[in-house]
Amino acid sequence: MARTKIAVLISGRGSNLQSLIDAAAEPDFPGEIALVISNRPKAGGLERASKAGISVEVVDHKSFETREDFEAAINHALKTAKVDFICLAGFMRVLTAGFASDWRGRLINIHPSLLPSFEGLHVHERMIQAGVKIAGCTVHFVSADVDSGPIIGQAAVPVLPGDNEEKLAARILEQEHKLYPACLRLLLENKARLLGANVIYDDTVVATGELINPPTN
Ligand SMILES: Nc1nc2c(c(=O)[nH]1)N[C@@H](CN(C=O)c1ccc(C(=O)N[C@@H](CCC(=O)O)C(=O)O)cc1)CN2
Ligand SMILES: NCC(=O)N[C@@H]1O[C@H](COP(=O)([O-])[O-])[C@@H](O)[C@H]1O
Repeated sequence: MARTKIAVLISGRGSNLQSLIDAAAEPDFPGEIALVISNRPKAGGLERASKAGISVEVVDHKSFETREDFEAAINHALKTAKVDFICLAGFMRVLTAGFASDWRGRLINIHPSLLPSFEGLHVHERMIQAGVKIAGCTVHFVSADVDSGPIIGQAAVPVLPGDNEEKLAARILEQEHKLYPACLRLLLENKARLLGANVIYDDTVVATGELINPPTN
């Protein structure tokens, strides 16, 4: 069966990209990473993709007058690579409602908090300042409103005494690297899917408890 062609959009070092690359290398993974796009020419994740033999494109948002023109260039690269599904992985540009609508149900993101808490940026710093005791990460569908799309999976992480934002970010990142591939696999295997504003799951998923902190293999 043909594997789903996936594009991963990045802006930085690409550790979540690397976890997706590693997952897609598993023989039974239902998708292949066909393209990595970065809006920043010096993103470290571009090197990770190249080392894995994955096509890369830089679509620098600063080269475009409008978000729509920027996204048209992204869509051109996606169409050329015959991409069916998009994973945002540290991609730091807000996408327009039009793009989110065009890719509805095929566009997901990972965020380093338990949404809907701590939407937006500077998340780790804000969680430390707020004194939260449980943090975590969320994989969600991307909608027009940032960090507000239907939630696919989450993983909880303790905030420990003496934590600073770097220590907390590292602990959450460990779970991100497990959660993102697990959620992507559920979607590509059609064990989880978007239905209206909700994510519904196969009975097998509910039975095995994959919904909460999906398998950490
Ligand atoms: N329409 C949507 N776009 C994006 C979503 C989303 O859910 N809906 N998720 C974000 C990822 N993200 C947080 O998880 C996020 C990334 C960037 C920003 C932001 O304010 N970006 C600024 C520029 C910042 C920079 O270049 O350093 C901007 O775009 O003007 C907010 C949230 C990805 N997009
Ligand atoms: N609002 C989006 C956001 O904050 N995303 C976060 O950026 C980091 C990217 O790291 P990576 O480049 O090593 O994957 C990750 O922690 C991801 O959750």
